[in-house]
Amino acid sequence: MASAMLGTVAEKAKDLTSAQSTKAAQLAAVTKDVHDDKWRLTSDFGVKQTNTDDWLTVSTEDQTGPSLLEDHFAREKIHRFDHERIPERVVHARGSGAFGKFTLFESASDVTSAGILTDTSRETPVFVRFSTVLGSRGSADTVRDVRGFAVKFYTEEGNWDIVGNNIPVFFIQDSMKFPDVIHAGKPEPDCEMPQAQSAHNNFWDFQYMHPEATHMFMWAMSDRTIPRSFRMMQGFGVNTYTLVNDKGERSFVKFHFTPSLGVHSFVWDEALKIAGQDPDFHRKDLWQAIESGSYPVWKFGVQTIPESREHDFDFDILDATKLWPEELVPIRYIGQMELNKNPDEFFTQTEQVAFCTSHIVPGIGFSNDPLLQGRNFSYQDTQLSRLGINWEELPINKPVCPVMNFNRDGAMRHTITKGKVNYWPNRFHAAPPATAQEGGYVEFPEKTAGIKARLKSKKFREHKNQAELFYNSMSENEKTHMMNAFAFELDHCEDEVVYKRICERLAEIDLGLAQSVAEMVGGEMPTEQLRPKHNKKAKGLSQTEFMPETPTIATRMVAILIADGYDKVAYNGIKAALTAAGALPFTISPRRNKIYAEGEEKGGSGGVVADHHLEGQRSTMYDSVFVPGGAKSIETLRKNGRAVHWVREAFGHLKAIGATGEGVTFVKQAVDLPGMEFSTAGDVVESYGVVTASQAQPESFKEAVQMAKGAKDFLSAYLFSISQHKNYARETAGLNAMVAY
Ligand code: HEM
Repeated sequence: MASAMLGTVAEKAKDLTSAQSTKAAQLAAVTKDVHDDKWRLTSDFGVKQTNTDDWLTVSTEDQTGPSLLEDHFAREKIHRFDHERIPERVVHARGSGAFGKFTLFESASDVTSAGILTDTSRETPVFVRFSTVLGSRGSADTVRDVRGFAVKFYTEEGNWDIVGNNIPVFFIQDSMKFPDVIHAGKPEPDCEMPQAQSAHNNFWDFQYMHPEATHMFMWAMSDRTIPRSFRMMQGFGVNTYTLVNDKGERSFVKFHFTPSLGVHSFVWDEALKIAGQDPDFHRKDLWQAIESGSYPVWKFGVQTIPESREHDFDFDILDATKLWPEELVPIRYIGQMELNKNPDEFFTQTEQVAFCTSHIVPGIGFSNDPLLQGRNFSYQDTQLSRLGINWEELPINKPVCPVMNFNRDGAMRHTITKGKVNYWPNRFHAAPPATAQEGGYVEFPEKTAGIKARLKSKKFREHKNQAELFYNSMSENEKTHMMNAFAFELDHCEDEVVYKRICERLAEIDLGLAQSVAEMVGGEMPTEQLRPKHNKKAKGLSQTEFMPETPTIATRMVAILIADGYDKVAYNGIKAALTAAGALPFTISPRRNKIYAEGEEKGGSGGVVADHHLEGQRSTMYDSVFVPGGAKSIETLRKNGRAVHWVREAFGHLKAIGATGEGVTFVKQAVDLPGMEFSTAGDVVESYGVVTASQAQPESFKEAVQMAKGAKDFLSAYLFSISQHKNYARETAGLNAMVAY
């Protein structure tokens, strides 16, 4: 076991590039492997221990006497355990991290002098942490919430952190409101309920009382807040930063990460169920993808606006509740990020990693975005209570470039700095500041004037235009999901004032939406559009625009339902085809034991061992379900309500379903709805993402996989359906609403 694990570590190391190795070597210097045979248990002060099970007592064979305080080994063990916990993050407490690399394929030297954004020969190691916002460390992954997308770039000029989210805008314009928005979203103060949910009175009360949140709460009620995977989310820096080039010219900038696997979400029922069935779903998904070598990749892009055009827009470009529509400011993709190594230890890496928006490198600067300015204070500050003053010496946070200064001492200082002086200027000229030519950071000489006041520019006072822009840009299915999300959330608000007011606010955005929500949650029905609509749309807001460039089923999990007597040809054929296309097939049967194919003798040498039994896992854990034929297998499955439910639930969750041979009759029986069509003879029928072939032959599974829309052969049609992630036409036709799941 141990040597197998060490093998994996060695294999993983192979994938690291030389740039990543710099950080890896730094970490290796402080890493010990518990599986090394040389180890014997020792105390913290290094003395080998003979017993770590029994506290020293004054006892005889017949009488157990008192425990002795003198047992330092026992006291040390308990004492260390008592102090294992550190405060969890005040927000974004639940998260998962991974190592990777950033590469640049186009220099952005026209806008910045930053090495990481201009030197295309470089590879920069990164550590990324994805998170939910509201829940505590032990809460579920698939709750409805914004996801954090924090990237630490270990650049040659120091650490650069983009502490972003999977949504490009935020609830507030001014960081001073952050404690309020978070208090309102976190469990209510008297009862500490609900956990990791925005579906409660206080959250929605604040959303109404604070109109600048309108745009963000529209995003929060969209599919963005129930992502299928961290690997299938966009990342946004959200705040407006600046870039400065060699000529000293400044641009405003927003940062984007776009996943190569497309942007995909669960449907709400699925997310709700997984929160109970597998609270670690996203963590596991990321971990397993990296372990299996399917490294997630994001394109990295920038939107830039030259300083001279700062005031050319009808919104303030420093306002974090606004995005920069791509029609006005196109995204320029210049690099990519790949995650290719899981952490070795959760606590010392994923838990102790600490991001700061204030971590920038030469060529990158801040803007006067008032949310960013406050964040720049908050992150540094919060690390002190979470990790202590020397947190930047922790291996995961340590830059790969040299660090030298006269910041000294403090709890848990590790570095030993030799020398006679600890101040500057000093008579030895020891450790002088760097010049600009030596790479020293030089602040941009921004000209600024104004009056001291608690004030922002007047464009900050408009809050609804982009909320409507976002809603208008959704597909009809996405609009339906938003309506349902509001209806769910407001149903959990018992205070009538709260849900009535939100329906009123929605009537400022879209009367139809407001009315549909009001009809579901009760209260007065809004009768007029409370703000004139502009009816504009923008590109890049609907998730439907982010399908992978070529259809792919890589890393998709497919359940194959079989019982004794299954059709071996179809089973082996589909398994091979899925594996060849990079998907992960799993065999699900009534028992996790050997299952025998048609013609195989029970207890004989044949048979396959199922990965899970029907009660151990649910359809929610898979992207698709396939049912091969085999008369006896189907007869068994047909009598099993759970097996029928697997198909109905996958259908309800808009997943691709495939069936061949007798499997077709089983699927037909489960979801025989008006308008659904199934194969009856030698034909392949695709109907709302359900692909059936009654008379599948061995060659049905041998054809080259094209994954094409309207394909006539079984494999191409079925694999294409999986690649589409969800069949929204099924929802439009109202079919999923007709099955019980
Ligand atoms: C643009 C809006 C914001 C975004 C995109 C954002 C994003 C994030 C992310 C991704 C994390 C988790 C970092 C990690 O994985 O360790 C985080 C944590 C945190 N954020 Fe924000 N945040 C925003 C606004 C704010 C504001 C306005 C404040 C305070 C004024 C704030 C304070 C914090 C704090 C204190 C933490 C915990 C940090 C830690 O303990 O390591 N955030 N934020």
